[in-house]
Amino acid sequence: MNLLVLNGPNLNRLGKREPEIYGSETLEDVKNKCVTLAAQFNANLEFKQSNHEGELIDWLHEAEDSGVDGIVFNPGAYTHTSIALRDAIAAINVPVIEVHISNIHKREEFRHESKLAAECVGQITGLGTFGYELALRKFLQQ
Ligand SMILES: O=C(O)[C@@H]1C=C(O)[C@@H](O)[C@H](O)C1
Repeated sequence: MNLLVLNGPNLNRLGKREPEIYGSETLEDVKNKCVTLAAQFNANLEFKQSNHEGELIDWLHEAEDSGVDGIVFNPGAYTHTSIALRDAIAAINVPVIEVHISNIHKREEFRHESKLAAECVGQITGLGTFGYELALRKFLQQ
Protein backbone atom coordinates (compact mmCIF):
# COMPACT_ATOMS: atom_id res chain seq x y z
CA MET A 1 0.00 0.00 0.00
CA ASN A 2 1.22 3.50 -0.93
CA LEU A 3 0.11 6.38 1.24
CA LEU A 4 0.67 10.13 1.10
CA VAL A 5 0.38 12.69 3.91
CA LEU A 6 0.06 16.26 2.66
CA ASN A 7 0.28 19.40 4.79
CA GLY A 8 -0.63 22.89 3.71
CA PRO A 9 0.51 26.36 4.66
CA ASN A 10 2.07 27.27 8.01
CA LEU A 11 2.18 23.64 9.19
CA ASN A 12 5.94 23.77 8.75
CA ARG A 13 5.83 26.03 11.81
CA LEU A 14 4.08 23.43 13.98
CA GLY A 15 5.47 23.44 17.51
CA LYS A 16 6.30 27.12 17.37
CA ARG A 17 3.06 28.43 15.91
CA GLU A 18 0.26 29.08 18.43
CA PRO A 19 1.11 26.00 20.57
CA GLU A 20 -1.99 26.61 22.68
CA ILE A 21 -4.00 25.68 19.58
CA TYR A 22 -1.76 23.34 17.61
CA GLY A 23 0.37 21.81 20.38
CA SER A 24 4.10 21.59 20.89
CA GLU A 25 4.92 18.74 18.49
CA THR A 26 6.83 19.70 15.37
CA LEU A 27 5.85 18.56 11.90
CA GLU A 28 8.93 16.34 12.01
CA ASP A 29 7.49 14.68 15.12
CA VAL A 30 4.23 14.04 13.26
CA LYS A 31 6.12 12.71 10.25
CA ASN A 32 8.10 10.30 12.42
CA LYS A 33 4.89 8.94 13.98
CA CYS A 34 3.29 8.49 10.55
CA VAL A 35 6.35 6.77 9.08
CA THR A 36 6.60 4.45 12.10
CA LEU A 37 2.93 3.50 11.88
CA ALA A 38 3.06 2.83 8.15
CA ALA A 39 6.14 0.63 8.61
CA GLN A 40 4.21 -1.53 11.10
CA PHE A 41 1.87 -2.36 8.19
CA ASN A 42 4.63 -2.63 5.59
CA ALA A 43 3.12 0.35 3.79
CA ASN A 44 5.04 2.99 1.88
CA LEU A 45 4.46 6.54 3.08
CA GLU A 46 5.43 9.94 1.72
CA PHE A 47 5.07 12.98 3.97
CA LYS A 48 5.05 16.45 2.37
CA GLN A 49 4.36 20.06 3.28
CA SER A 50 3.96 23.17 1.13
CA ASN A 51 2.92 26.75 1.65
CA HIS A 52 1.91 26.96 -2.01
CA GLU A 53 -1.53 26.01 -3.32
CA GLY A 54 -0.32 25.06 -6.78
CA GLU A 55 2.33 22.71 -5.41
CA LEU A 56 -0.30 20.93 -3.30
CA ILE A 57 -2.47 20.60 -6.41
CA ASP A 58 0.45 19.18 -8.39
CA TRP A 59 1.11 16.63 -5.61
CA LEU A 60 -2.56 15.55 -5.64
CA HIS A 61 -2.41 14.97 -9.41
CA GLU A 62 0.92 13.13 -9.09
CA ALA A 63 -0.55 10.91 -6.38
CA GLU A 64 -3.09 9.49 -8.84
CA ASP A 65 -0.50 9.13 -11.58
CA SER A 66 1.93 7.30 -9.27
CA GLY A 67 -0.57 4.83 -7.78
CA VAL A 68 -1.06 6.27 -4.32
CA ASP A 69 -3.83 4.33 -2.52
CA GLY A 70 -4.84 6.96 0.02
CA ILE A 71 -4.10 10.55 1.00
CA VAL A 72 -4.21 12.13 4.46
CA PHE A 73 -4.50 15.87 3.90
CA ASN A 74 -4.28 18.79 6.29
CA PRO A 75 -4.88 21.70 3.89
CA GLY A 76 -4.31 24.35 6.56
CA ALA A 77 -6.07 27.61 5.78
CA TYR A 78 -6.71 26.54 2.19
CA THR A 79 -9.42 24.36 3.74
CA HIS A 80 -11.64 27.40 3.98
CA THR A 81 -10.87 29.08 0.67
CA SER A 82 -9.63 26.79 -2.06
CA ILE A 83 -12.01 25.76 -4.80
CA ALA A 84 -8.91 24.78 -6.78
CA LEU A 85 -7.91 22.18 -4.16
CA ARG A 86 -11.52 20.97 -3.98
CA ASP A 87 -11.47 20.50 -7.76
CA ALA A 88 -8.11 18.69 -7.58
CA ILE A 89 -9.50 16.21 -5.03
CA ALA A 90 -12.61 15.72 -7.19
CA ALA A 91 -10.38 15.20 -10.24
CA ILE A 92 -8.34 12.32 -8.85
CA ASN A 93 -9.46 8.75 -8.22
CA VAL A 94 -7.67 8.58 -4.87
CA PRO A 95 -9.49 8.68 -1.51
CA VAL A 96 -8.62 11.70 0.63
CA ILE A 97 -9.21 12.09 4.38
CA GLU A 98 -9.17 15.69 5.59
CA VAL A 99 -7.43 16.22 8.94
CA HIS A 100 -7.30 19.25 11.21
CA ILE A 101 -5.35 19.37 14.47
CA SER A 102 -7.76 21.91 15.99
CA ASN A 103 -11.55 21.67 16.05
CA ILE A 104 -12.34 24.07 13.25
CA HIS A 105 -16.00 24.16 14.32
CA LYS A 106 -15.10 25.66 17.71
CA ARG A 107 -12.95 28.42 16.25
CA GLU A 108 -13.57 31.59 14.27
CA GLU A 109 -16.62 31.53 12.01
CA PHE A 110 -14.48 31.67 8.88
CA ARG A 111 -12.91 28.34 9.81
CA HIS A 112 -16.22 26.51 10.22
CA GLU A 113 -16.63 25.73 6.52
CA SER A 114 -14.40 23.38 4.59
CA LYS A 115 -14.47 23.86 0.82
CA LEU A 116 -12.88 20.42 0.47
CA ALA A 117 -14.74 18.10 2.87
CA ALA A 118 -17.55 17.21 0.46
CA GLU A 119 -14.97 15.71 -1.91
CA CYS A 120 -13.21 13.75 0.87
CA VAL A 121 -13.94 10.33 2.38
CA GLY A 122 -14.27 12.06 5.73
CA GLN A 123 -12.95 14.75 8.05
CA ILE A 124 -11.13 14.38 11.37
CA THR A 125 -10.96 17.60 13.35
CA GLY A 126 -10.02 18.57 16.91
CA LEU A 127 -8.18 15.41 17.96
CA GLY A 128 -4.76 16.96 17.76
CA THR A 129 -2.08 15.19 15.78
CA PHE A 130 -3.76 11.89 16.69
CA GLY A 131 -6.02 12.69 13.76
CA TYR A 132 -3.20 11.85 11.38
CA GLU A 133 -2.84 8.39 12.96
CA LEU A 134 -6.58 7.77 12.83
CA ALA A 135 -6.75 8.73 9.17
CA LEU A 136 -3.79 6.51 8.31
CA ARG A 137 -5.36 3.59 10.19
CA LYS A 138 -8.50 3.98 8.10
CA PHE A 139 -6.40 3.18 5.04
CA LEU A 140 -4.06 0.68 6.70
CA GLN A 141 -6.69 -1.38 8.51
CA GLN A 142 -9.61 -1.42 6.11
O1 LIG B 1 -6.31 22.69 12.82
C1 LIG B 1 -5.61 22.60 11.78
O2 LIG B 1 -4.77 21.71 11.59
C2 LIG B 1 -5.80 23.64 10.67
C3 LIG B 1 -4.53 24.33 10.39
C4 LIG B 1 -4.45 25.61 9.97
O3 LIG B 1 -3.28 26.13 9.61
C5 LIG B 1 -5.64 26.51 9.99
O4 LIG B 1 -5.58 27.53 8.98
C6 LIG B 1 -6.92 25.72 9.88
O5 LIG B 1 -8.04 26.58 10.04
C7 LIG B 1 -6.93 24.59 10.93
